This record gives sequence, structure tokens and C-alpha cells, in this order.
Amino acid sequence: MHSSQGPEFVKGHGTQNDFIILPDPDGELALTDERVQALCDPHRGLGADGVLRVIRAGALEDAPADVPADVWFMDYRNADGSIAEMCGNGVRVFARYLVDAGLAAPGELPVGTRAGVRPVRIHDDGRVTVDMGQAKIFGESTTSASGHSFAGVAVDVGNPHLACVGDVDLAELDLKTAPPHDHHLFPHGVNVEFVRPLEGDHIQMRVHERGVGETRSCGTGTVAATVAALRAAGAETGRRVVHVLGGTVEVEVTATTSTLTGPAVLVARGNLDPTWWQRP
Ligand SMILES: N[C@@H](CCC[C@H](N)C(=O)O)C(=O)O
Repeated sequence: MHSSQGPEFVKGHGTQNDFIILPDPDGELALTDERVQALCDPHRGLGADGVLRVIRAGALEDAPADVPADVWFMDYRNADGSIAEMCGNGVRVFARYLVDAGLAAPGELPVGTRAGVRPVRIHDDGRVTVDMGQAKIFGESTTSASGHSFAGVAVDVGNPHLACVGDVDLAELDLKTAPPHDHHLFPHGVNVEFVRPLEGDHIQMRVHERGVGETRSCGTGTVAATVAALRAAGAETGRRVVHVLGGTVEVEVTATTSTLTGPAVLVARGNLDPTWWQRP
């Protein structure tokens, strides 16, 4: 799998939330924080919001016990090297890679994550649907951006979110720095979504991601945004079309689970330079 050219990589994105995929079935790569940071840096590396290592669950030391050993596991890292439990755009791109590489048959396939196994379906039109599990509200909190105060709900989508619905022009918000958050409610940090209801079942969202910064999309964030938008409309279940900077996804929230449907694109493939990999 790893030639003298250095490790293989594939670059992909889901609604412009972009990832470097590293095939590493047996867990041979030393995926240090420094290597992830260098890979994700657009100037000294390839540039991406995160890294998706493709590894058998049985080869990963910290894989959850309920993920079978032979399942392909999405070992997700944020651009700063930190590990996150789940990535909704990443899991679609990951599934597309598995099928493209002949590691899984088209149709429905399981993907292991630190939030558990996520069933994924690849549609004939190229879109991908992920069963994201039940998104749970676990509190209320506040934040601010560009002089605006926001009230929001804390939502667990496998990873933590603060989703704030308001009637603010989202284009006005400066998200270059992380919006403040309550460290007691979110002891491990938080992804913050700003959500504006549009016509009908459409909503607009911008996001500041933990471990990355502002991204052009966040799949788990769109699920949290939908939960918050439904709640603001007095509902617990329903569907929203979520418009993010990088495109559009569809989210359905039921009494027992949630689904996320959107594109998954593979852009390029190659090998890392072995000298660069040794000294990124
Ligand atoms: N972009 C992802 C979420 C990635 C993880 C997040 N930054 C965290 O630290 O929880 C998505 O599409 O869900």
C-alpha cells in the first residue's frame, strides 16, 4: 500500500468541506498532530479542513468496542491535529472513496466512527445519505459574533454543537476568531452554527468549527442547525434544506434518528513525497 513514493492520498470534499484521505488499512502510518497540521496547511502541505484515515477498526487502538473489527473506520482529524468523534461531510466522502477504491460494494455500507457505526447509502445520482443517529439537545447557551448576541441550543450529533437561530444577515458575521462559548457546558470545545430561516423549509447556515475555524460546510452542523430551526418553529421532527457557503444538503429529523443527504466528490489522488512525509 505504501510505495517508496510515500503514502498514498486522495483529496475530496463534501459541499466544499475538504479532506485528505489517507488509506492505511493496517494502521502503519504514524499520524502525528504535526503531520496532520502540515497536510492541512495550504501553503506547506496540500490544504484541507481535515484528514480521514482509512483504517480497519480492528487496527485502531481507540476504536469504540461496538464497532466490528472488520468495518472500515473513519479516523477523523481536524486541521489542528485534534481528533473529533464524527464528521458528517467526511463520512460521505469516505464512503465514496471506499466504493471508488473497490473496498466496498456500491449501495449501503457501514462506516465506523468514534460516534459508532454509521450506515451510508450511495444513490445512483451520486448523492450520499448518512444515518447520523439521534441528535440530542443537552442544554441552552449563548455566544456572540460581530457585535450580535445569539441564544442557541447545545446539540450532540456525536460531536458537540451550539446552534443559534436568529434573524441576522449571516454575511455580516466575522468568523475569523472562535465565537465565545460556555466551557462548563462544552468542556471539550464546540462547533458553533449561525442559522437564519429562509422561505418554507430552507435555512441558511454559517459555521465556526472546533479545531479548524470557519469552514464552507459542516455536516454534523447542518443536523444541529436543523434541530435548532425545527425547535424555533415549535417542532421536534421534520426536514430542512440547509444552504451553506459550499452548497446545499438535506436533513431529516425523526423521533429516533436523523439523516443527512448531500454530495461527495473525489478531486485528485497521488503519493506524498517521502522526504516531506518524514520532515513535514
Ligand atoms: N466538518 C465536520 C465536523 C468535523 C469535526 C468538528 N470540527 C469537531 O471538532 O467536532 C462535519 O462535516 O460534520
